[in-house]
Amino acid sequence: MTEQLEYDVVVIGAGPPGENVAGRVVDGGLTAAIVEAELVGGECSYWACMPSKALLRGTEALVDAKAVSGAAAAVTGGQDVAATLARRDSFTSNWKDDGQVQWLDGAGITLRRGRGRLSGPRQVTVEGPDGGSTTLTARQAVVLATGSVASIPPIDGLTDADPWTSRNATSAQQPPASLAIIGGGVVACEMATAWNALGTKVIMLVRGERLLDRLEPFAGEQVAATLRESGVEVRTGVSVDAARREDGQVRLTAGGETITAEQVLVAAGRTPATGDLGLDTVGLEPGRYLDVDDTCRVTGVADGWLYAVGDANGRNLLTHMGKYQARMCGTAIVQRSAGDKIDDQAWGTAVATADHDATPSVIFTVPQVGAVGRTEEQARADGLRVRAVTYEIGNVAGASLFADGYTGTAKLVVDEDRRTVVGATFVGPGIAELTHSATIAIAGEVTIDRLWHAVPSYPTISEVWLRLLETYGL
Ligand SMILES: Cc1cc2nc3c(=O)[nH]c(=O)nc-3n(C[C@H](O)[C@H](O)[C@H](O)COP(=O)(O)OP(=O)(O)OC[C@H]3O[C@@H](n4cnc5c(N)ncnc54)[C@H](O)[C@@H]3O)c2cc1C
Ligand SMILES: NC(=O)c1ccc[n+]([C@@H]2O[C@H](COP(=O)([O-])OP(=O)(O)OC[C@H]3O[C@@H](n4cnc5c(N)ncnc54)[C@H](O)[C@@H]3O)[C@@H](O)[C@H]2O)c1
Repeated sequence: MTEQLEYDVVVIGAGPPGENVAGRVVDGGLTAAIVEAELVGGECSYWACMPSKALLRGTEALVDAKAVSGAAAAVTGGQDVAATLARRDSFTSNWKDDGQVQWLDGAGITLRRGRGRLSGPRQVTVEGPDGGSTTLTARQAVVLATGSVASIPPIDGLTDADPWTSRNATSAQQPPASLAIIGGGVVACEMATAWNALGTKVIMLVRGERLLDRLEPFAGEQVAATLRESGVEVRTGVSVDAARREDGQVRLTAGGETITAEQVLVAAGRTPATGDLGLDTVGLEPGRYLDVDDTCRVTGVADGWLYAVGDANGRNLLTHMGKYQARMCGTAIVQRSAGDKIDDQAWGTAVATADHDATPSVIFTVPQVGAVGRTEEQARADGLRVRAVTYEIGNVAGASLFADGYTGTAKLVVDEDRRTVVGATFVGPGIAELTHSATIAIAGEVTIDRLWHAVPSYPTISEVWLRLLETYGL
C-alpha cells in the first residue's frame, strides 16, 4: 500500500540548492519535505566543490610560500599525501551526512530518503530504501533540484574501460601512478593540478585548441603554462577515438597514437539528472535541462506549480548560483502561495537576474582564475558596444609583495553606452577573493566614474582596479 502525505512544497534533491529552497519556504511559513536518494548535501559536499578544493589547498599554500624569499627556505619537503587525503576526507565528513540531516531537522524540513519521481501534477512518488513507496502531494509547488551527472562521450570502449568521473577524482584514496584526462574544462584543469601535485603523472587530452575555452583566452593560456612547468603534459587538438582496459592499464588511441595510463578521468561536461524523474507524466521531455523563467518556474506546465533550481535547469552549473536561484525561487513560491504580487522586474527580490549578467566563478588552479559577467567576445556577440582594458597584475605593489616575480593578468570589459563594467577576469595568485569586488560592480551597475571613487587599500592586489581604470582613461 502506498502511504499518502501532503506538504505545501516538495523538493526532489537535497544538494545545496534543494536544501536552500526548502529552508526558504519554511522560513516563509510553509511546510516542506525534501526527497534524497543518496546523501543530504549533494554532489558539492561529497564529490565536487568541497573535496576538490580540499585536495587543492595544500598545493596552493606551498606554491605561495615558495614564492616568498625567506619563507621559501622553510619549505623543506613535499606535501604529505596521506595527510592531504585525510584532510579531504574530513571535509566530506567521511561521506556521511549526519551533520546536514541535523540541519534539516533544525530547520523544520521533513527528509524522505529514497528516489523521487513525479507521478502526475503536484505529486511525487518516493521509492524508499526498504522498497516501500510513498506519495507526497504538494499543495503549492514541487521543486526539482536533482543536479547533474558526468557526461561520458560516445568514445569506442570508454564505458567498458571503467573510467574515472569527477566522483572518483575527488574521492580516490590514493594517487594513481598515471592519469589521462579527457577534457580541458574546469574539472580537468583543477584535477590535473591536484593529482599532479600529489605525485601522479598527468596527461591532458584536450579536443579544443585551449584550456578553459569559455573564459578570456589568457586564463587558459596561463593555467596551461603552469601545468606544463609543473610536469603535466597538456595536448590540445586531440580527439580520443577508442579506449581499452588491459592488464590494469587503460589504453587510449588518439589519431593513431596510443596513450597508456593507470586511470582515465572523463571530464567532458555534465548531463542533467532528469532522465528518470517522471517528467513525461506532466508532459515534459525527460533527460533535458529544464527550461525555467527567472523565478525558476518550469515553462510549459499548466498552473505553474513546477520549479527547477541548480544544475537541473542548466543555467549555471555552480553551487553558489544554484543557491541564489533557490533563494529567489523560494521567495517566489512563498509570495505566490500568499496571493501576493511578486517583485519580478529585473533585479527584483524573486528573480534570478544575475544568472544572465553577473555570474561569478573562481577556478582553484595555479594560478587562480576569477571571472564574472561576460568575456569581451560574449559581450560583442550580445550586441554590446564595449571597450576592454587589461593590466599586468604583477605591476601592482600588493602583488609584488604577495609573491616574488608575481605574474597575472586582469581585464575589464566596459559597456561604452552605459559606462558600466559588464565583465571582469583576474588570473594570478591570491585573486580568488578579489572576484567578488567585480561581482558587486556588475550586479550594482556601478558606473566607472563612480568606481573611480572606490579606493583600494594600499598595498593590496585590489589596487589593480585603480590601474585598470587609469588604463581605461580616467
Ligand atoms: C569536480 C567538481 C567540482 C566542482 N567545484 C565547484 C566549486 O568549487 N564551486 C562551485 O560553485 N561549483 C562547483 N562545482 C559544481 C557544483 O558541484 C554543482 O553546481 C552543484 O553541486 C549543483 O547542485 P545541485 O543541488 O543542483 O546538484 P547536486 O549537487 O548534483 O545535487 C542533486 C541531489 O539530488 C539527488 N537526486 C537526484 N535525483 C534524485 C531523485 N530522483 N530522487 C531523490 N534525489 C535525487 C542527488 O542524489 C543529489 O544529492 C563542481 C562540480 C564538479 C563536478
Ligand atoms: N571551481 C569551480 O567553480 C568549478 C570546478 C569544477 C566544476 N565546476 C562546474 O562544473 C561544470 C562541469 O565541469 P566540466 O569540466 O566537466 O565541464 P566544462 O564544460 O567546464 O568542460 C568540458 C570539457 O570537455 C570537453 N569535451 C566536451 N565533450 C567532449 C568530447 N566528446 N570529447 C572530448 N572532450 C569533450 C570540452 O571541450 C571542455 O574542454 C563546469 O561547467 C563548472 O560550472 C566548477
